[in-house]
Amino acid sequence: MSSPVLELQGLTKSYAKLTALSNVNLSIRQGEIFALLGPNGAGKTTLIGSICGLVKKTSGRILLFGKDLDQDPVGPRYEVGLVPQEINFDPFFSVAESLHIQLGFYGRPRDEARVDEMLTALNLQNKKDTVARALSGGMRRRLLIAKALVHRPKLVFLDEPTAGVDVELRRDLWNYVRKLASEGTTIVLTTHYLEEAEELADRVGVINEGRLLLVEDKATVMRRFGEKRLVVTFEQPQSELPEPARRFNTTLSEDRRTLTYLEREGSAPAGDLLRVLYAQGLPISDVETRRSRLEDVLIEILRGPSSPKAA
Ligand SMILES: Nc1ncnc2c1ncn2[C@@H]1O[C@H](COP(=O)(O)OP(=O)(O)OP(=O)(O)O)[C@@H](O)[C@H]1O
Repeated sequence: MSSPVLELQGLTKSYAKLTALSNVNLSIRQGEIFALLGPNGAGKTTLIGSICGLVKKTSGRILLFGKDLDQDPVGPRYEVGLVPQEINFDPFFSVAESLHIQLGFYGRPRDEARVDEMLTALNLQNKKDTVARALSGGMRRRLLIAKALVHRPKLVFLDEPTAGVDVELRRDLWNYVRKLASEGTTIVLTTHYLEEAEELADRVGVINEGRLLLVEDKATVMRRFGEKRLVVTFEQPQSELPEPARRFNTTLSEDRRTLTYLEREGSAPAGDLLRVLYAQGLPISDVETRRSRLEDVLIEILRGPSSPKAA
């Protein structure tokens, strides 16, 4: 297996009155899309800032492409792109010029073809010569994303990349992120739109109060913490469930017409219960199922003292 693109060992950041990051250990693989999730103030931006050189860590090690940033703080960071939360560019340059300047920052020559490619990818072609200050909020965000990617970074941090953007850009960006990852670029994403993480992420990390609570494949998290809820409505109230149905851990509503079953990891599939009910000839008028979203799962992880420790 190739060495990780990014490795954090005991990363800690303390401010006078608060520890923003506490002993964070994390390994990011090449080509994955990793979503870092957590409530406001959890430490996500601090974590990204420490890696990108915007925040000075208190202790711990950061290895970027196998190189310790304490030994070489500059070289490895040339291969990193950051889409920050806040819009921060020179308002007087045109869109295209901003991208050329960005290339220069990273020691790359002017590259019309690459700039055009980025403008097309982010749907900014017709704003090429517009000065940044004359762009709308959503277009500024597109420019911010183009700037972070124009130098072909191997590792990209997207800190709330779609905050305040329209649905169309969100979809465009998701597609673009998927394409980058399939070409081998590694993506670390923070987002409050859990739908975004659910769509994109291969793995998720959950951080709260500076501590990494969990790091796991998204599919595993959903399986372990997620649940399927089956709600069956009967035509008439049921005085008692038939014996085979009682083997399932169900709840019958007060009016005895609605039966709810939670299918979790290790419990019988909801379909088994349905088969039993049908076989018993119970008069069913409605069946509804609902699967947990990442949002439900995150709430449960943040709530539970029984949350598993970080990987
Ligand atoms: N310069 C600073 N001085 C003191 N405390 C700070 C400083 N910068 C950040 N913090 C604190 O560190 C904690 C982590 O902040 P951080 O911005 O990393 O959170 P976040 O997870 O990115 O939150 P959000 O989702 O709101 O962006 C917060 O409690 C914040 O108030």
